[in-house]
Amino acid sequence: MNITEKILAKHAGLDEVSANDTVTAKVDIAMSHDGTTPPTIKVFEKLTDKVWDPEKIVLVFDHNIPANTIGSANFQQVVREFAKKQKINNIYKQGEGICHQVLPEMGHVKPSSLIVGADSHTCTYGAFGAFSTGLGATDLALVYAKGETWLNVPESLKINVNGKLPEHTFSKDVILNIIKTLGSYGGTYKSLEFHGDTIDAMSPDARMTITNMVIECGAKNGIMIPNKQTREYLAQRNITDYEITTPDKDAEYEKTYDFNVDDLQPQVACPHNVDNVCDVDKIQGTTINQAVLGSCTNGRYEDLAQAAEILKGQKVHEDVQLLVFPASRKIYQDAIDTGIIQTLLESNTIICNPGCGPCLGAHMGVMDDDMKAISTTNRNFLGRMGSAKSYVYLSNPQVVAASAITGEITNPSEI
Ligand SMILES: CC(C)[C@H](C(=O)O)[C@@H](O)C(=O)O
Ligand code: SF4
Repeated sequence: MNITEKILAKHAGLDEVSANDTVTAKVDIAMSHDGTTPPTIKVFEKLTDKVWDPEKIVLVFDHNIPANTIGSANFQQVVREFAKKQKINNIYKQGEGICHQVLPEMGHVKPSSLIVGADSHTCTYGAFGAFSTGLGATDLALVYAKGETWLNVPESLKINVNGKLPEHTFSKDVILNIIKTLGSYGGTYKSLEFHGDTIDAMSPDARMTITNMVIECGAKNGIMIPNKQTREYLAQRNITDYEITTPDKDAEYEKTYDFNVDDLQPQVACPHNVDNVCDVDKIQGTTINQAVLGSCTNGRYEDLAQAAEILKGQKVHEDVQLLVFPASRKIYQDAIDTGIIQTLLESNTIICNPGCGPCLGAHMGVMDDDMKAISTTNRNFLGRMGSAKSYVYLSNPQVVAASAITGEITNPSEI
């Protein structure tokens, strides 16, 4: 069995499973946020009046925090009342950050565990060797009631990534290049199992950027064997009691892909699809008027540090607004402590509170017709950040920082 098959077999109480089997699996952690908890509650209340285990449910306010409409304020009230009634103590409702950052940061993510969440980027926790995937609110309601869910065991693709990333090129470029190769639908309902020395050398921050985006080629989950840095991250959160799942020598994969990153250039996903990817030099010179640094993809400490390296002593172009929203309060605090926030402020950056911010076009940076953004987020779909006549280009934190300075898409090596 490969890693995903082993974890699913264990949670289904079976000795062995193979791709395309349907199993009922026990869930270790279930998550929903301010946008998806209210519809989950609606279905849940038709089923039962008591959650299966309040300690295993995590609720996060991140999509519209602070509330931007009366409707989202109402949603948050509904979630607060539900948490009180169900005695759910793991509720992060005061701007702690984006769910996919808060869960690992607060110690809810363990290797080899099974995590589901009513958000498509729940796949992020695969960076820690967990099987994690997004569910719709209806399926999640059943998990809240019973603590289990059904899953088809996905086919697995083995993704080997080897080589040393050149300067100004990061894990975001690795995953954009993988999505370019597989295509937006190329991973549909598959498990992406990552191996190789590039992945082994990556920090948890960098690894999370990769597993976060596997859904952008349709994958069910992405998974990595926890490396030394990841195990240290877990130990800092007192997580030491876990198993590490590795694949059998004769594990089955539908296909194997080999990537070498020695010559990889910063990548840009052009409107309006995440697989519409080219080297930054090909699109260099495109005028932008918004730059976004943040999200569950690239709003982590390392991302802010990489951007600050480029922005130090520079000013954001007068026709651009650079919006920075750290992925969590802890990251925000760390970036204050090390002077990164000061550097960003001196460059005329707008620092927003931790949360999803403009990533999905709900608030704090909604775009009008013809506006163009370069962003570290994960989706550039038509209308994603506002008007259906606006444009979103996705890239790494240094391309975003460099472009914010020049007002056009720029290779950071030119700053
Ligand atoms: C609002 C939520 C359901 C959605 C998701 O599931 O991904 C959002 O987080 C997104 O990034 O589009
Ligand atoms: S930061 Fe963006 S992609 Fe991530 S959960 Fe929030 S809205 Fe979704």
